Amino acid sequence: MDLSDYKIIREGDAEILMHLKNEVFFNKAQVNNRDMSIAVLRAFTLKRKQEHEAMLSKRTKAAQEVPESDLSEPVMEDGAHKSLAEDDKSVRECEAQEDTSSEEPSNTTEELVKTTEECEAKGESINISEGKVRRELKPPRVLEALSASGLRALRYAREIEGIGQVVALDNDKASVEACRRNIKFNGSVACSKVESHLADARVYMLTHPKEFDVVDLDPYGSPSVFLDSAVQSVVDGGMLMCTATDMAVLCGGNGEVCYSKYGSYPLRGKYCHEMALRILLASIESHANRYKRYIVPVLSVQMDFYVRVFVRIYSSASAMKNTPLKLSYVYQCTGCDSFHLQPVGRSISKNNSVRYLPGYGPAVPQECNYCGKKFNMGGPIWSDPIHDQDWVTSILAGVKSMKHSYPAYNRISAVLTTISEELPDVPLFLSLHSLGATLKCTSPSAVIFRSAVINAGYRISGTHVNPLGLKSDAPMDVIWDIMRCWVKNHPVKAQPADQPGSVILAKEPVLQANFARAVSSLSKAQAKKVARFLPNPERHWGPKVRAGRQITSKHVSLLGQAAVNGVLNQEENEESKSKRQKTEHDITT
Ligand SMILES: C[S@@+](CC[C@H](N)C(=O)[O-])C[C@H]1O[C@@H](n2cnc3c(N)ncnc32)[C@H](O)[C@@H]1O
Ligand SMILES: [Zn+2]
Repeated sequence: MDLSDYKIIREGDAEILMHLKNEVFFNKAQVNNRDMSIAVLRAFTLKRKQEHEAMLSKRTKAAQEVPESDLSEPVMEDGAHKSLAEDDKSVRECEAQEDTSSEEPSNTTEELVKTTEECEAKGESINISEGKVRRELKPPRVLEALSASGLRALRYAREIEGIGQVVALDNDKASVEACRRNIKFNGSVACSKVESHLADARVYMLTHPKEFDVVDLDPYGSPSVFLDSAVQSVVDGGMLMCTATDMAVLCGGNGEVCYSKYGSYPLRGKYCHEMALRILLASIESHANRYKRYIVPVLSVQMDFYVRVFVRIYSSASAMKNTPLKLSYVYQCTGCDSFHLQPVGRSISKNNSVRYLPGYGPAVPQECNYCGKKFNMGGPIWSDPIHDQDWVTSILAGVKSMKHSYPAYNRISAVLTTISEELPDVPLFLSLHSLGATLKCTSPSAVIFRSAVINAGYRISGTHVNPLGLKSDAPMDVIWDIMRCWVKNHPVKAQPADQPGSVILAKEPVLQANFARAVSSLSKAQAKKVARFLPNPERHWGPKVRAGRQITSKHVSLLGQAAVNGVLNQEENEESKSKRQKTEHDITT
């Protein structure tokens, strides 16, 4: 190996050797993605420990209160997600044997061997001393299913305290060779924790069911072909982290392609990036449901040129029945962009029993109440919260406390700050620009508009996916009345009577909007002038093509012109040296 053929790339605590011919995928811009994932993983390892300790103390209490024979059933409050592997029979057997209130060393050798094997299979080791059994949580095992150079796996191993084994897969020989070289290059911690395999990630995940505490999917383009096996490879209470860079597909550029990959129709609204997150979540949930599993989103981020979701996965045939309640179709008016959600399902509770029924519909008439135009119907999307705000708070606090260990600190702390202020229970958002464009008026400033919504008794917040987006629980009736009142003070030029804006303005407002500045019209971060949105650090901060491949018109149509501009421009410089060959290739990151 001739070191002069390589360049050393450092990110966080890891260094990789990049061959000058760049045969293996590496994209510097994904540092935000890797930093965010490290922040979530740090929070996950802490949370996992806390949950385990809480479970042990609950079990100990229960053991003191009830006879040992009753311990074979889990003690669980209704509706609570069972913590790691808590509902697993073999673990309950371990726990029953762990009875700390019993002074009798009751385990036979044969029983202990069986218990050890069962607990180990669930990520727990048991410590046997003086005949007593004490379960200990094993460090979390991570699967980086699509690892390329191994940079991400190496960073996880080197930077996350308490992390266990990290398995890095790739189906490309050159990538696996590079990964193995990089493991050695990163020293003893990396060598003891990271292992690299040449494998098709789908086969590997299918043959390792419920084995990994964390599964990370970071594919070229769409993760759709990996989802079915990934949801099966995560332990109960474990986490799936998943990137999708096929934004043109998820945002409605090719609705039918999105439907074939994810099972949902996208809409081309201003909220399309949030819709992309919600389509991805709905798709993961659908794959999980096939195996009596369901997801709980922890954090869902749209950054740079991709979306990335962090969800926990649990097994429960009964909790899974709630899935249709967490999904909705979206009706978006073709004239005025008003949108309405229609849940896929509903439930009714009677005498301690719950019945599940189809959602009531249609949620909208044939023609829009405001402008008279027809609706497009998109979805189904995930319409439950896309983040857990307690997690977001602790991830952000963790990031701030280790500022210097995140190369992308400014960016990820800004994104997390904005997410921490999002209304958690309001799917999608309005755009002031699009309201103004419909009415052909100058838009009110965000502060004035936010004040009018707050003064009308509703909540409003920003969104991390769009600096001009506003989330509100105010119905569209109220939103249009506020805009009608605004136009009374800021008149517009006469427009043809059949234009959506003219139809909306022809009606008198029912609500008299109050534009007086409301105290909470600025978010806390805005008031404190904390950065919420940052520009890209350099030009060409975008997706990259598959290692060794060239950009084609197919990439442009799937990723969008803007998304591939950086790569095209770079290539065009090289083109002056040698004519670029045009070949058809797969869609890439
Ligand atoms: C975008 S790159 C991964 C980048 C990496 N996670 C990082 O942070 O730098 C995607 C990788 O997935 C690999 N890949 C594609 N299909 C695969 C499959 N079916 N099984 C395993 N690896 C696969 C490719 O060879 C490529 O190296
Ligand atoms: Zn309309």
